[in-house]
Amino acid sequence: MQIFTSISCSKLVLADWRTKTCYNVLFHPLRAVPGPFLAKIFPQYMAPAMVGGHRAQSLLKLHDEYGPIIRIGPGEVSIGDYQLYRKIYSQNTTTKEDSFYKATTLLGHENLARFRNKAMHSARRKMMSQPFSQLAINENEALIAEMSERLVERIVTRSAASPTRTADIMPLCKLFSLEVICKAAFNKDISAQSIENAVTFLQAMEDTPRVLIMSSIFPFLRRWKRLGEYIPGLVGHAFRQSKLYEQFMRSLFRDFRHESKLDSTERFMCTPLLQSEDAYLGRRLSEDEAIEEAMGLAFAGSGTTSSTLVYLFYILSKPENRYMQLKLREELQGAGCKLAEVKDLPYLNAVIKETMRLYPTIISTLPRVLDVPLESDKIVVPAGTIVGMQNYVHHRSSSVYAEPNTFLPERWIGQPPSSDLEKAFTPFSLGSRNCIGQNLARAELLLAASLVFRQLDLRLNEAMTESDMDMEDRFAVSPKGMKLLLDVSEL
Ligand code: HEM
Repeated sequence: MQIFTSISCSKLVLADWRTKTCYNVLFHPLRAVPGPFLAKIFPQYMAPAMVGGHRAQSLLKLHDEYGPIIRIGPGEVSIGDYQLYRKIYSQNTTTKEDSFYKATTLLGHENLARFRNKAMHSARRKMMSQPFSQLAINENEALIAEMSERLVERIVTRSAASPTRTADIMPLCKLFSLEVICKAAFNKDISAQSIENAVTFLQAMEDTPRVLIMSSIFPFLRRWKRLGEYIPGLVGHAFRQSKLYEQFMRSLFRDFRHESKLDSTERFMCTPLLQSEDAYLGRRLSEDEAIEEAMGLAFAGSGTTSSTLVYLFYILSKPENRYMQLKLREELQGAGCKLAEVKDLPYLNAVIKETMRLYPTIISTLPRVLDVPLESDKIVVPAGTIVGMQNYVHHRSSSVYAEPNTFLPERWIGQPPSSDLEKAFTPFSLGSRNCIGQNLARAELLLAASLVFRQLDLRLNEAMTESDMDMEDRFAVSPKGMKLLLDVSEL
């Protein structure tokens, strides 16, 4: 009897699957959108590429094969045409896709990057925006300059300890951006106690996303987080690291609250989290809500800038790009060291832009749900569809960038903002959900890169291979080899 029931159930499931498949292939509103056949049937079509860390690269290949608008799941479409970027990332056209951004919350509260409710997002963004303004970043110039000097000193010290004067620059870049964000957000020198303290913090922060991924696969872990800490092995380790990260952030926040009473300036990112009223909520944030925001800022603000710096140092240290490093140094030697003196240097800006074009730190899809239909040529993508674009794809479009896979800073020189090159360049995204930290990020890149190349000559160590620097798509980019060995000479 039991066997017959199981057989009947299996038959029903199969029949249901067949009906769904038939609908998805023949009758679904996206049936006319080109794409691989299996993507019409399986929602997990892109999952193997995602797990393998090459989702963006796979999407580029699919766009090359099927065109600018492609179906990559029964209800999901990928867009590769930069001209649609502004429309897709406008608040009038789309809303953030829930299941993806849910993973960015650590304490179960909303944060700036996660909000789906547009009025709530707009109120929080307004409340938080002052310390991200160019004016506030200018006031924080000294702290970014100080951390840049530390970066140079550390590169020198590390390389001096090696017989070949070789240093792994990657952990030093990570430390640099962590120190900047901790100082700019909490007015705290995270390395003052000891470098080990900062490294422990960094490691805890880097391990935390694993918990977010596991909690999105097994949602019960989100509710019983403490349970995860007792699981043995790597899984439990990730949970313990996430707890440590939370403890670090709570202690940074409480110290800041204690000390901010003595400081009435509004240049630290945590000041509005403590003092301002969220107009949507009609009140200040609770401690946990504020810490949720602060944790999001530390995440968003550290790995992003450091991976951009890593790729910038890498690409200019390659033997074939030697002339670029020399050209940049020559430009820097003719200029002062202040932010105002380097911010408009043409070659420095061209190098930074070309690094962000070829190695965009947010390499992956920013998923949205269409609130209204999207019309383009002969294709209408209906409301409710998940759509997304990825910098990796349109930044490598051969119709916009000649020799798209080659690092050519010169391509940016003299380009007006209205040029296709500039319009297709979206490392910080566009619209009301663009990067709130871009002024800080630019200041970090300008000051750190200019100081390093003014004082140090960098050459790629011969132990480094091309594949060490292959970009893994983990939403943010991550070099596969997890190291950048450079031979360093002081100038
Ligand atoms: C090179 C460095 C950086 C790049 C390329 C970058 C890129 C981006 C991109 C593409 C987004 C949109 C994400 C989405 O729609 O899901 C974003 C959002 C965001 N970024 Fe950055 N970012 C950088 C540095 C920073 C820094 C230094 C901070 C500062 C703390 C920061 C804080 C944020 C926040 C809070 C959001 C969410 C904004 C919102 O939804 O209103 N980022 N960033």
